[in-house]
Formats: sequence, C-alpha cells, structure tokens
Amino acid sequence: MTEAAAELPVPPEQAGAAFGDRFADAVRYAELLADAGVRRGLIGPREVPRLWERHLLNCAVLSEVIDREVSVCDVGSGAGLPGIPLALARPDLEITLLEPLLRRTTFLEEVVKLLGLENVRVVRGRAEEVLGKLPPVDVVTARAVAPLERLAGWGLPLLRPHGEMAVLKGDTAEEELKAARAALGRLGAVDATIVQVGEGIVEPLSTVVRVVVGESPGGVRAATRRAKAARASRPPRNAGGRRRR
Ligand SMILES: C[S@@+](CC[C@H](N)C(=O)[O-])C[C@H]1O[C@@H](n2cnc3c(N)ncnc32)[C@H](O)[C@@H]1O
Repeated sequence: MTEAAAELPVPPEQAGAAFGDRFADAVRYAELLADAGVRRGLIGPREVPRLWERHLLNCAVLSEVIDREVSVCDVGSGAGLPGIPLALARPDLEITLLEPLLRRTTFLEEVVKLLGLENVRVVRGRAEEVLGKLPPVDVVTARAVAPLERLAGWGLPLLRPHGEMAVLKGDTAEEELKAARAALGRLGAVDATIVQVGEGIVEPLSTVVRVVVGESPGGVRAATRRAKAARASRPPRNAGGRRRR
C-alpha cells in the first residue's frame, strides 16, 4: 500500500445511499484510485483524503439528471470520473468510457474487470476522432475535460437527435455557459441550463450544465456528414431504378 492510500478515509454515510447494492464496489474503486491510481500518476496524492466527497459522490449524483436505461458516453474519463461512479450507482445505464491515453484506458479496463461492470466498455480515442465510429448516444457526460465551448464541439456531435450533454462544472459554470451560447446554437443545441444536484449526499451541491440538442446534433456539418454516410451505405439502384436485394 502507498503512503497516500493510507490517507483514504472511511466512506461517509451518504455513500450507502448513493451506491446502494454496489456500495462494496464503490469502496473497492476508491481503494484502487488511492493505491494504483496514485502510483501510476492518474490521480494526485492530495486528492486521496477527499476522494469520497469530491470525486466519487460528486460524480455519482450526476445520475439525478439521467433518464433510465439510456446510453452514455463519458468523454475524457481519465481514471473513470464521472463514468465509473455513475455505472456503479446506475446499473441500468450502458456506459462508454472514452479516453485517449493508453495508461488511463489500461487502468479503466482493469477497474471494469475487477468490479465486474457489465454495463461499461472502454474505448481509446479522442471525442473528435471517434465521431461516426461509435453509435450516437443519448447522453454525453464529462468533468474537467475542457472549457464548455470546446467540450461542446467534441461532445454534442456524439449525441443522437434530442440527446443531452451533462457536464459537471465548478464555480465557472455560468460564465462558461454565457461564453458558449452562440457556439452551442451553431452546434444544434436547443436548450442549455445549469442545475444543482446531490441534495443530502454532497456538500456543496454538484453543478451540472445540461445542454439539449435538437434534430441535428453537431450542427449542419455533422448532419451533412451523416446524410452522406447513410447515402453511401444504401445498396445501389439497378437499371430499372429498383433497389438490389
Ligand atoms: C483533467 S482530466 C479529467 C479526467 C476525469 N474526467 C476527471 O474528472 O477526473 C482530462 C481528461 O480528458 C482527456 N481528454 C483530453 N482531450 C480529449 C478529447 N479530445 N477527447 C477525449 N478525451 C480527452 C485527457 O486524456 C484526460 O484524461
């Protein structure tokens, strides 16, 4: 055990409510972060004493804004935040952890296997590079990946029509949303709000920026790209104008 791992506090009472049946796995995940996560440089040693409040619980409460049985892509998952706490709290979700760095995807794959997370898969890549290679999802999540405007450019095109991006942000949420409004419109967003979640679980509450897209997530360019891809995948017409079987 590392020196840092010895600093991991006992789980707070609220962790039981947040993780329910998967509480023991949440404890195991906290231990993995505090030990291998710190040793491999995926999380700072100074985070260990506040792993529960600031990381596991802060992320798990994102589930309050996510519908049942939907698909989720966690962009820039890092050591699994918010994707892993979300998967533990919500076994009904199908979660893809998207992360470009090999060192991090290796850790994520180990965690998924150790915790038996059947609702999670790990994909190595950058959001802007996997566009069109992954099926569109209902929800994109992210925390600490990029300013909202840039993140929206990566995340919104991954959504299906009427999908939603739910981003954990800190004190800068309002400011970032204001700065991103015009870009969000160009990217196909039809609504953007800020909500607080985690009443009774985390203090201070977690701030979530919710961005909903319309018919054409990713804006005009993405819609054109999708239409082209759909045309290309259609079977060619024969001389009589009827489709070949
Ligand atoms: C500061 S870390 C945050 C990790 C985690 N979300 C958290 O809250 O602890 C940012 C992560 O985003 C990833 N990242 C950066 N650019 C990305 C992109 N274009 N697509 C997907 N992930 C990206 C990085 O590799 C890194 O793991």
